[in-house]
Amino acid sequence: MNDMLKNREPFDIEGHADYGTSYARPKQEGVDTTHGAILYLEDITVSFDGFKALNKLTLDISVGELRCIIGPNGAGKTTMMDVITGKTRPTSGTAFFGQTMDLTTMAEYQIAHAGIGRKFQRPTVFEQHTVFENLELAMKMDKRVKPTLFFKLTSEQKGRIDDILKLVRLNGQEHRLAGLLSHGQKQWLEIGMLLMQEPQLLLLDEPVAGMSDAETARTAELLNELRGKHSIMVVEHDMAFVTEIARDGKVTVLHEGSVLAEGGMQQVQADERVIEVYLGR
Ligand SMILES: Nc1ncnc2c1ncn2[C@@H]1O[C@H](COP(=O)(O)OP(=O)(O)OP(=O)(O)O)[C@@H](O)[C@H]1O
Repeated sequence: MNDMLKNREPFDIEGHADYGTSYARPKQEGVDTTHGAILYLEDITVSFDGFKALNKLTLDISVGELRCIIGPNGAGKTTMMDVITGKTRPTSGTAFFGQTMDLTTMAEYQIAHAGIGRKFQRPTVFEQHTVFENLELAMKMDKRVKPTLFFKLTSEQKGRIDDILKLVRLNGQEHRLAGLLSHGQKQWLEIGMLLMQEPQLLLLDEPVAGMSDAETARTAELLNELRGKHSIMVVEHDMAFVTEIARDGKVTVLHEGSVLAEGGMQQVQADERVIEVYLGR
């Protein structure tokens, strides 16, 4: 991917112009998941000047599922997340959040508000604020919490922050400036900020890129703790990590904008077509 495309990610910490995209403003009610799925993509095509970044992509995610998406560079993984979050409009196809929300007709902020939280590859935390303040700010961005000039946390809200601090392995670090955290810790903080807003669907783009082995292992633990409590889609290149978090769940392999294979990790790893395109044999 060229640099211009890589720069699609928002990482302007001071400006935070991309709030609506990187942080969900969820609403617990409203997502109709009566048929068990939280996300349906059907025949999604995205053409860029005739080039199909997505080509009739069909995929669905069940409520509470942790789905890993793998695929070689340029397979369409980022474009797929862009379609889900309203950043890119598909040329054709349907994308539904639950039974009733047509994502192709919703603005990015509406999708975020409806409960789809996205974490981009680079951490976008408020570096000049403490870890605790970052989580507090994330809570204030939640539309359900009425923002006032004299906003004061209730003990319940403090308790929620404490729970998230423990979950993302940052308890004891709450008074540190976020800018002083390691890369891995910043990633965890950002996941914590998303969780503060209780998204219905969490999209994580290469969460362990640039992490140390120890940080990667802890991130796998963290995602395994989130399993079942949230619906999560993880795009990742690190196969050891994917094996660790996929467990008995499904892994989807994208190639040239379509699903090439789907199934358990062992099954897709043994698939000749996957070996050919993904491992470059
Ligand atoms: N805005 C755009 N204009 C033109 N082509 C694009 C645009 N965005 C993506 N593409 C192309 O679409 C294809 C899919 O890109 P995408 O970034 O979705 O792949 P990816 O699977 O996320 O790759 P990587 O693993 O390298 O991040 C690539 O060939 C890319 O160059």
